[in-house]
Amino acid sequence: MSIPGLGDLAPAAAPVVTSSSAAAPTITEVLEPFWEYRFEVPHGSTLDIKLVSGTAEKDGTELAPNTTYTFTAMKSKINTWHGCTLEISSPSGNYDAYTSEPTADETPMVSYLNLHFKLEAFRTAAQKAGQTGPRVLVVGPPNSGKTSLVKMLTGWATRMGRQPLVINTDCREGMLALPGSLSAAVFATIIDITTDWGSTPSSGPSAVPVKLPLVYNYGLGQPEENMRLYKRVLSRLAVTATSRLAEDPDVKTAGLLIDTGGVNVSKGGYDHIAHIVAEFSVNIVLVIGSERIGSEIQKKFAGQKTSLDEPITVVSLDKSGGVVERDTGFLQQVHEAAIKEYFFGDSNTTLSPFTQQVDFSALSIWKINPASASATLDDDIYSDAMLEKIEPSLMIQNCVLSVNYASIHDSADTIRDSNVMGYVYVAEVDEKRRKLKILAPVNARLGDRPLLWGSWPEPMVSLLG
Ligand SMILES: Nc1ncnc2c1ncn2[C@@H]1O[C@H](COP(=O)(O)OP(=O)(O)OP(=O)(O)O)[C@@H](O)[C@H]1O
Repeated sequence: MSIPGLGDLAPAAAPVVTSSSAAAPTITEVLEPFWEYRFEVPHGSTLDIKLVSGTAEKDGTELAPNTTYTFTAMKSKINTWHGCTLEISSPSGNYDAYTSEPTADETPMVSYLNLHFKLEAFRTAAQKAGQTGPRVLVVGPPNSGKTSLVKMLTGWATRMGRQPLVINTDCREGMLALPGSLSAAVFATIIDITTDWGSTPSSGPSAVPVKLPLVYNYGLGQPEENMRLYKRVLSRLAVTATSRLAEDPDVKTAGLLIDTGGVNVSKGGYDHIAHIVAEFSVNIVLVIGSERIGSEIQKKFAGQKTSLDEPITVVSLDKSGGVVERDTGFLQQVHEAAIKEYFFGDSNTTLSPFTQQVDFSALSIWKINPASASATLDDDIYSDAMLEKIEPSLMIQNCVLSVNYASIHDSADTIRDSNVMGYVYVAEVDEKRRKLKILAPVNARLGDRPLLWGSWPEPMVSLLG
């Protein structure tokens, strides 16, 4: 292969099998500068990757040398700027099925890195002028690499000593929280690369500093299911994020990095993007992987200014050829694993959740409702029906409920606007005896706090089974 001006690139080095044991051979992959190594590990299997020489990173976070990272239920990549050697093994012996040849094809990493340096220049200028750093929103179609880009920009920023405030507005996925939530967290330290964003904060010790997110439970799988509620929750998140920017000069300089779910072009997707832009005073919109969405967004924001009177810049970026689709089954397994990990810990930490039997009457449970088909955004009745107090029933068995920072005596409005303290899991509902078996990460009284139940994440088969 030859690139004009760069001469011949070395052919891909054949993997060397160094067989540490018959069941788990270790394979050595040599990556040239700018190459990436893509892998897909299914649920229930593991893949061990160790950096033995050179430098490498996963989504912007550097791999420590000679440290074995174990990945499970993950589709991702390791990339290198200067070249590296990786040692890879899979205890299940399925190495070939999980990984592909390292490649330099269709990777827009250099343009992503240039973008990072541009953002750094804005941050330095903001620091000098005592102004707010860039507020960056990443949009694009589903599975275009939005979250990966936000992670990379976060990882690179923290490596330069910055403390960006990262916001997740994708209710299907959770960031440092369970799916169904919208959350925000300041990233000042590295991300645990064996997980998506790092573990959800629970009571266990952790080698990587735990980030404490601010979490709101939207409780539905799509913004369109109840756009008015979605916008309301988002506005609450924006108020808190904006005050965090105002309070902390380091966060203010680093600015915001905002992830979104895939734009649903047919269902008012642009409308909710415009809402995010307005609420967070976004001044840079990155559109990844779609010319059509790029030009629509260009048109939408042409000539518009933020609340700080800056122009809104729209930048189109290529999608990486490595981005893979995660089907519903895979995502459901990832969600279930996140929920299990929240209560029971991961392979490094074992947590012991508390089980308690409670009477139906001892709990205050509120159902997060999707919008009724006839409701319109201006409908007053619509607003009251967003949250509805319910009697426990078999419907909530095997579901996760959020415990919110509010009192059971508060109004539905106040409860809806409150943020999440933690989660509990309903292991059993006995309708005859009117009793519930509840699993909680700590031994706390649940009767004083409202519990919110939505349709997302979906009920699990059984956490205790
Ligand atoms: N270059 C790459 N090589 C291999 N896998 C990749 C690469 N880039 C991204 N991925 C993986 O592809 C999957 C989809 O990427 P990502 O989550 O970033 O997309 P998204 O646009 O945020 O998706 P969604 O629309 O679900 O929010 C993820 O599992 C991610 O780790």
